[in-house]
Amino acid sequence: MLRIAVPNKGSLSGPAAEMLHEAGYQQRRESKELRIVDPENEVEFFYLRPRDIAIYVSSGRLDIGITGRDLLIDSGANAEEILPLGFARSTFRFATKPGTAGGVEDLVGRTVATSYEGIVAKHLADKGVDAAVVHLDGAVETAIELGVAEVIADVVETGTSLRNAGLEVIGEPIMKSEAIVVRRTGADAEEPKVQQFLRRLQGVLVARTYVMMDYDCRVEQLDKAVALTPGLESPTVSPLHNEGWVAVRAMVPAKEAQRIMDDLYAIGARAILTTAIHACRL
Ligand SMILES: Nc1ncnc2c1ncn2[C@@H]1O[C@H](COP(=O)(O)OP(=O)(O)OP(=O)(O)O)[C@@H](O)[C@H]1O
Ligand SMILES: O=P(O)(O)OC[C@H]1O[C@H](OP(=O)(O)OP(=O)(O)O)[C@H](O)[C@@H]1O
Ligand SMILES: [Mg+2]
Repeated sequence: MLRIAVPNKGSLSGPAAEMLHEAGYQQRRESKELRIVDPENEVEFFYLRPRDIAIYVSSGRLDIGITGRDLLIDSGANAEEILPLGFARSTFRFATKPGTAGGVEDLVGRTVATSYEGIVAKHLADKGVDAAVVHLDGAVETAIELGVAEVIADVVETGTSLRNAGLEVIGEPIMKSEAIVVRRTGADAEEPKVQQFLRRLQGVLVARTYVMMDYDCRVEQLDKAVALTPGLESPTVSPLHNEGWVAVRAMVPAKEAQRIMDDLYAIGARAILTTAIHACRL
């Protein structure tokens, strides 16, 4: 049975459960459940604190886990990213009161408050900046107002939390993060159960980002049409009863679907349809 760690709280928890559900796995019915078995899929899910997931996986007790890239790096655990999942996207940045500092080089001798000491200490060391780091569990934006630190380093998504605290980012982003699948560094990459799990999640990612497009076009326009809809491998082209016409079917990125439909129409394609993809194996 494959043993998988899933975030039990916070920003990662809801979207991770939703993705697993879309991939056909059973998920817990209430938020107090700590583990469930999905016998049909031969998987056991453990609901753990997101910060602890890379540590469990590195110990070898659990096969894989879903966590944030920033949490993996911060933990220093012996685990590696095997698949980015496209949700809980954020950047990790320094911020201060306006006018306090221009970049990381100005942080010498200052105190930085953060929940991600591992990332911050390493970044400061890489830049050769000697600054103190104080650990706080959360709501670090308030640390400056209350005199615990002059600088913070935290997750930034929309920037609303920083703005509300009267802070502004300084320097370049320290890192970009999103939800990821992790496993123990160097674990068997070909393990069939792990591969099947990854294929299911990849199927969800594709179903979320692509739509199926069907249209009819004249044979003379086929090359131009196929250039607009190359598909993942190559489009399916079938003859129509009306001579001189073909039906074309290809997957296209959902974000570009409307523009592609306009372009196909402009070269004479007709009966252009898009449909959602519910599940997929590439
Ligand atoms: N506002 C946000 N937008 C996108 N991703 C976020 C946001 N806040 C945290 N994350 C991401 O979620 C992960 C942190 O999860 P975690 O559950 O520890 O913190 P949280 O979502 O801040 O929850 P809490 O602080 O309530 O425990 C990190 O990968 C982080 O990048
Ligand atoms: O840029 P924004 O869209 O405002 O998002 C970033 C904020 O979201 C998270 O906080 P959370 O609500 O999880 O509280 P926490 O600080 O206690 O972790 C993070 O720690 C930032 O404070
Ligand atoms: Mg938080």
